Amino acid sequence: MRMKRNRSFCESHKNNGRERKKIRIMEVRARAPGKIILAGEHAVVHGSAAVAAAIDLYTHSSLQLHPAGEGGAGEVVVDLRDLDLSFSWPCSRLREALGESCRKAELQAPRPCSSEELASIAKLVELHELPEAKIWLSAGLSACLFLYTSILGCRPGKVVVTSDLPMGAGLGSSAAFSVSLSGALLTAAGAICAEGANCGTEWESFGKDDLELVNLWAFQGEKIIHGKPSGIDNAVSTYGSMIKFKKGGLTNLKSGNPVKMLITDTRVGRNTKALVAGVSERASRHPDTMASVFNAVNSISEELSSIVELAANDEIAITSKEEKLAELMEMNQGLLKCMGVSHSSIETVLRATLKYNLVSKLTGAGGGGCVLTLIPNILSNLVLEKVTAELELHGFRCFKVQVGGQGFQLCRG
Ligand SMILES: Nc1ncnc2c1ncn2[C@@H]1O[C@H](COP(=O)(O)OP(=O)(O)O)[C@@H](O)[C@H]1O
Ligand SMILES: C[C@@](O)(CCOP(=O)(O)O)CC(=O)O
Ligand SMILES: [Mg+2]
Repeated sequence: MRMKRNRSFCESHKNNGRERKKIRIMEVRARAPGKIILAGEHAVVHGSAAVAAAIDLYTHSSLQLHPAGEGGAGEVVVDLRDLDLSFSWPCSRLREALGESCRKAELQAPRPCSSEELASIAKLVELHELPEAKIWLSAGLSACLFLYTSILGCRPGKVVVTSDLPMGAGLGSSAAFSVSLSGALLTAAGAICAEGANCGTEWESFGKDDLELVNLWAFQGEKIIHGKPSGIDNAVSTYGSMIKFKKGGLTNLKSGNPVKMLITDTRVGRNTKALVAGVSERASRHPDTMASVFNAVNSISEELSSIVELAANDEIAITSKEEKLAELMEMNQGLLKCMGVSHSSIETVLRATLKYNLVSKLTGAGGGGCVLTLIPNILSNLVLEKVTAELELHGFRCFKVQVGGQGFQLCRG
């Protein structure tokens, strides 16, 4: 059971080491990273272990609270900067549509969005008549409205979101969005507090209890976007680093010498919710067979995580670690194909990289989106450039990322 805390949007800090002075923070900027899944996607939804790591591509959510106007006036504005889209809802309209559920929730006990509430939120989103080509945004906006009204109630404010992550490509943009937003809202509500002392420009981290609360709220957001998420994406985006995740339990993996991965975005759009549902349907058509597939994936993730830890403790050589990881990734890709989530664009990446003896697997929900290629330590830059050039000739986009970095952080201004 989490301890109840009663912090306000005012943050206290040390003054001359003695006095404590209250400062009112009017704006918070939060960031949460995207992720790669090294092993275990989809199977993790069905109880298998999976291994994921944060990457240095972030979603930023800034939040400004506005003074409540007379008679509850004012509006909630959501500004999606990269997409050049802005949405707003008068607070009175939110209150009218959401009624009871627009009341500030019990912050320490995140609650799921009921189906009635989700229907009301969907109607509020529909007021903006998103064009068919952008309809995929409605899930993100619904999650945003749910988190905002549950954490802050119907008080006026403005959320500005920007992201380095491609959306719907398997790098966990939905989780980074839910985590950064939940963290900014919870800070504004006074439910969590960054560990740094001063207002300034530094990114500050949070303690374990605060991160746990951010993670729980973000999971509720992910449920709106994904339908049936395992929780791995919001967990790795919240806590950062490299983790093994199984049935909600999380082990932090020490990874001394971080693995190097090339990410290729096939630019084939897809939707995690539909792919997760597709795997579940296949599992209900072939329960025993799919249980064996999930079980095999579980073993792959377990073995992969122990190799990462052995390498961190210098108990196996780096080349041996890379050979083992490559083989496990190759097997995992085969099983993902069995689940029906590979795609011709993914197979093209696998073939192109194999020509250079490099092993790849899809990451995230598959069906297009991103592919990981393990880059051995000894691979020359020249070869890496050649592979990248070849992949780009297919129209794919390649990027190199740092693996295993920071999770959710905040900057107060
Ligand atoms: N910055 C963002 N702003 C609004 N919605 C977002 C943002 N990032 C993600 N989303 C929501 O998440 C969805 C993509 O999530 P998903 O299909 O799980 O793929 P992934 O998490 O791999 O990027 C988008 O369609 C959108 O609804
Ligand atoms: C397919 C899955 O394992 C990962 C989905 O990741 P993404 O949304 O495609 O980045 C689903 C989940 O674990 O919730
Ligand atoms: Mg997602």
